[in-house]
Amino acid sequence: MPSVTAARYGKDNIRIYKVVRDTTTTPPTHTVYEMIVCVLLEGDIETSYTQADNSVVVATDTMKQTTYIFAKEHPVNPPELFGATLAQHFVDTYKHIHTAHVSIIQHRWSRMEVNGAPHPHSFYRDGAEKRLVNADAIEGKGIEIRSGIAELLVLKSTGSMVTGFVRDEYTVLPETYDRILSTSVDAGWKWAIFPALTDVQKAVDQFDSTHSKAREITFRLFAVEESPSVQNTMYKMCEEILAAQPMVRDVDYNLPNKHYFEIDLSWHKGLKNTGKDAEVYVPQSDPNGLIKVTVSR
Ligand SMILES: O=c1[nH]c(=O)c2[nH]c(=O)[nH]c2[nH]1
Repeated sequence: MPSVTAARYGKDNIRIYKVVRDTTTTPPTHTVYEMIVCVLLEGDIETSYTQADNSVVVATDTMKQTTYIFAKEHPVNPPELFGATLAQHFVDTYKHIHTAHVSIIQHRWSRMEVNGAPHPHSFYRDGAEKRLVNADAIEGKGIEIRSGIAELLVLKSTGSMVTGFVRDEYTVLPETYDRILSTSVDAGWKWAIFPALTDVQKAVDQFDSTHSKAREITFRLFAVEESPSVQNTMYKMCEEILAAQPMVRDVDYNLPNKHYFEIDLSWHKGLKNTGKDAEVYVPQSDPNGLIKVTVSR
């Protein structure tokens, strides 16, 4: 007799925009947030699959409406607090729901500088970079939060090498002492479990500052390190984030190595374009290296 061994369901791609108006300034200063929310619930819901028993189904439309109402009635920033508040609501409200997973992708609307001053209500999309949050409310355990950064595209035109790797009859890559290093940063930091929503509320000041710090560490080590490998540079980033935020237990990075190949142009009038003369390169869309790590305290 087959049985349901894992099930969760909910609403994905709930798009929300919220404006916060500070009317103490003239004109009022607006701050805007845009995010995509996913809500997935787990619990005693097997019979909805096996017996068409919808009495255990909280409609996915209800999850969406709840998300809108919570966005109206609560701050949406930091997303860690919003996600935890929403996730805890589902576990508290529906007795048969034991875990709620809320994930949030926050887009960047950065304030425009106009005539040398920050504009009160005009913004620009500052790159593809996203701020991520996964908040899981787990009955009897607490709230687990992973915060992160995704799609932060970076490149350095020198200060990176790769040497000393295994050489055998399958190896063609030369020892490389100066190369282009480019990656799309996908990084995350898991917080020590919060026993209750009140503990997330107490930590509210930590979330934005840790996000900024993780970004600053990523930029600084990427730029300043004479990188001997993606592996070593990402490990140092993890170490620094763990040192900077005692409430973080694990840090992970997932870095594609986006290759830029030299091209030999000597066939054209002996043009020198390799080694120290390389100026024109060919960006590779695929394949790419893919280097992952999780570093725990
Ligand atoms: O930083 C790197 N790590 C690798 O594991 C690797 N492998 C490779 O071909 N180039 C690189 N670069």
